Amino acid sequence: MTVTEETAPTSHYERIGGASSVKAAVDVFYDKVLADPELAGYFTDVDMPAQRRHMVLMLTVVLGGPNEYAGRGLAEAHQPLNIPPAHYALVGGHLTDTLTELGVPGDVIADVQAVLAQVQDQVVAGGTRAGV
Ligand code: HEM
Repeated sequence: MTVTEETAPTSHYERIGGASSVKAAVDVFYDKVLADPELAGYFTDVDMPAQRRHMVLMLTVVLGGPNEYAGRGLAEAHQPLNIPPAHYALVGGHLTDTLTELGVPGDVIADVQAVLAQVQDQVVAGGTRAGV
């Protein structure tokens, strides 16, 4: 172990229980997304096991865990999908609901929400914040 690892503050990722907790959260999250009639259509032709893996790696980075994400950038993956702000808000709501249900501390959820706000322009069509 390096000095940095010994002295660094505990990350959100560690606090919520590491890889197995993030994986459990992503499973619950995509179950909610796929059960939402407004959103399910986006994922009809998507390889969901791969999608869940990518989201686990990305959420790990957001929570301050190890960065092993090697997928496409958010804009590259989402701009072709023409996602309106309302659908972005629905997805964000499902993620927040998931973390709340799993007992994730409020300050961690607040930081995740801050990241959601920061990356919205990359995901939503045309990068507009209109309607939010
Ligand atoms: C902050 C919010 C979001 C994050 C962090 C996120 C994350 C990701 C990641 C990591 C991928 C995989 C990229 C790859 O395969 O290289 C992906 C793909 C995808 N996302 Fe999102 N996403 C978000 C919001 C949304 C929203 C709002 C929708 C739809 C309403 C959506 C629909 C999709 C779809 C359909 C794919 C698969 C695209 C394809 O395979 O061509 N995502 N997302």
